[in-house]
Amino acid sequence: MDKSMSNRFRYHFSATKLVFWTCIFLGLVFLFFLHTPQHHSDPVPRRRILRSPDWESRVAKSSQPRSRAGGMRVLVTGAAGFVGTHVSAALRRRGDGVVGLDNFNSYYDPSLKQARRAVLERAEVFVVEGDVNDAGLLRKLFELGKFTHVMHLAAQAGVRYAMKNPASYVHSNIAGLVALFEACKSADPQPAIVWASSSSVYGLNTKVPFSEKDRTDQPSSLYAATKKAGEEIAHTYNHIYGLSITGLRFFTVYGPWGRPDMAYFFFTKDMLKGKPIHVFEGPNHFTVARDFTYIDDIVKGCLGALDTVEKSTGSGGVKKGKAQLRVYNLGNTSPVPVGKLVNILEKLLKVKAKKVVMPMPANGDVLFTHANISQAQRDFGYRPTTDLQSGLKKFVKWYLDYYHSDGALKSSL
Ligand SMILES: O=C(O)[C@H]1O[C@H](OP(=O)(O)OP(=O)(O)OC[C@H]2O[C@@H](n3ccc(=O)[nH]c3=O)[C@H](O)[C@@H]2O)[C@H](O)[C@@H](O)[C@H]1O
Repeated sequence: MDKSMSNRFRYHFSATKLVFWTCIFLGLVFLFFLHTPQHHSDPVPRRRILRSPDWESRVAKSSQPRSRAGGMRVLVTGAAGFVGTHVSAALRRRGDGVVGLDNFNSYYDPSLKQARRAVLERAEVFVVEGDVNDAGLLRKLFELGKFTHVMHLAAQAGVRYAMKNPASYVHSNIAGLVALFEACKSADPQPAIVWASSSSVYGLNTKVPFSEKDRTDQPSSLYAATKKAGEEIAHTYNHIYGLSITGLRFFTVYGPWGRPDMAYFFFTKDMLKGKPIHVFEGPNHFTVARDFTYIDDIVKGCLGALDTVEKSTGSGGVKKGKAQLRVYNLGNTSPVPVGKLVNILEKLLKVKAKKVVMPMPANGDVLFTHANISQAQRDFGYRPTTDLQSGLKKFVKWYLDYYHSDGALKSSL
């Protein structure tokens, strides 16, 4: 064999070898991906998000307070949610700059969230579609909005659903909270944060009424545990970065534009359809009760908390001094048995409920809640004024208008 032939042979042989090993390698990569478990249980199914080309200028505009003198610039997360919509509109009404953020997930009917968004559009609040876990988006929002305050209401709510989709609670209430605090600590200026904790943190506590000083280390649902974890995480970010953080423990908030997963809402729906409703009772026929709190009272509490925050002390991600850390109950101080809630609905809807009384399933529910609100009263004059009868009357009026006619309430709060 002459030299050139032997070279050609060697070249041909190594090229074959290269092709062979490349095929083996690609085959292994293919097999690896084939056998890697897919995360079918994505806690928040991803949707393609299309933002309008002018979204950045709309953020800048919406974040401007109406009067130049002293208005806040507030980012409201969960703005298309029940409490988020009411709080955003109230802030805008009084002249603050407000930008909303919401991922419009399908935990409950997204069309209700879109309808709330339409109400906010008319109130000149721009709501950006996006997730609090999107660090890049948060960074951009802080750059554009220069927020002085954050009202963090985005969360996975609902006590019982935590048994069906536990990962969604970790995604929103823990990872989402951390992502938000991370963005806030790096923002310049660092905003002050008010966020939604929950009455459920009292868990199996039996000392009533529930005071902020009572133990909160016995959560009875994963939902409660993630809210309690949030309170501890708040402590950490306050301690390390000087973020001013206020947690609000909401007590079973209800009212117009409410959440369809809550009992007062689906009882109304089922009663009107003539369907049975299940009313839980505790062991030995113990009456289950809730400190139902009307949305307008909660909004006043949220604004009171925002108005009394102190500034965060850090900058550039570095703490410059001790910062404010607070937690408050926002309840009604007047628990009502669930059976009484049904009686009120019967009168307002003029239908007899097909009530099925049954033992409370082991689903994370607690037997009763009752708020001591003296701290919120002392620090920002929180004083709820709506009893369950009056609040449900307003809810039923809205419900009938929204679902059973094309009335004007579809477009207003
Ligand atoms: O304060 C909170 O932190 C929480 O409040 C709310 O939770 P809850 O107080 O449990 O409200 P909700 O589900 O309306 O049940 C009301 C009552 O009806 C009873 N209930 C419920 C369902 C049913 O079929 N039958 C029944 O009797 C049930 O046993 C209960 O006694 C929020 O959903 C939650 O996100 C969180 O914010």
